[in-house]
Amino acid sequence: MSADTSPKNLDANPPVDGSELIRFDKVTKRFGSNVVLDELDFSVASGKHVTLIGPSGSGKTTILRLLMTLTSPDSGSIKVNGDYLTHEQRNGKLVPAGDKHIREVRKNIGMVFQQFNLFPNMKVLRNITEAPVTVLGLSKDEAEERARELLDMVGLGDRCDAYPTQLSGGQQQRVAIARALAMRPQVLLLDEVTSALDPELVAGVLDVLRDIARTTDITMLCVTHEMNFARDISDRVLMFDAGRVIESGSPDKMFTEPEHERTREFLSAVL
Ligand SMILES: Nc1ncnc2c1ncn2[C@@H]1O[C@H](COP(=O)(O)OP(=O)(O)OP(=O)(O)O)[C@@H](O)[C@H]1O
Repeated sequence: MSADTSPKNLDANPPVDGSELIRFDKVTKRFGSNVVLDELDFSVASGKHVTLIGPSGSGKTTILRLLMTLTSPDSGSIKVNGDYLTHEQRNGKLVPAGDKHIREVRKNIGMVFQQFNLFPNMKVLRNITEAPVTVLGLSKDEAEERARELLDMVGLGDRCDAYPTQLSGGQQQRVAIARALAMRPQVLLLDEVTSALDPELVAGVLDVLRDIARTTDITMLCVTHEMNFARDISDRVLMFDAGRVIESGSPDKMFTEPEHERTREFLSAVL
């Protein structure tokens, strides 16, 4: 990763308290001349459920991809659970993070994508146990026990031996949720997880996520066009426009009395 932030500026925006799990400090991301994130600052406290809303192309998915290190910032810094994702300490100095450091920090993060991304040649159970065995070093038995519990939780306890293509899109997405949770991440990133589903399959997936939000202490950062879902699960909603957070607040405030004109325009178009 090659973030060119000057290390001396990295602590210009110190944590407010020890419970912060994600912190973006002046993160800028460009694609050519397109400035997608413009010195973006925001943070997510541990255990909270935060939803990102905003017009198409405003950079919501880019934020999740930065956290997964699928892309890197041009400048600024990202911290996860107090550790820089973008930088590491070497010989007393902050330098751009190497692969080993990135892998360690990323163990805290699970992501569910729009397109499920299951391994097509592996049965459902193996899809879920693969990373806990190879990355976390769990024994096969431990990983399978945990995978079966998670499959029960997402309502697919009887489909361990199916291949992904034998499942509906909604079922595949529920396996993908179980797979992300199997790594015991502290934060779950959800990127428009129902966008690729037939309408009749959306409710089942959202119900599973509502249960997870209600019954676990996992932190969630969610991009969704499902505003009712956002209203149900979110502690805080962030409205993005032109690469920055232009307004944030509780779902009640954001959906019933937004202050910013752009938020009002956006919500009147989608609600
Ligand atoms: N790999 C890339 N190369 C070039 N441009 C990109 C790339 N990825 C994203 N972009 C551009 O960055 C901008 C933000 O994209 P992003 O997917 O983050 O937006 P979004 O808010 O998630 O949009 P949507 O709600 O439509 O999914 C868009 O203009 C997009 O075209």
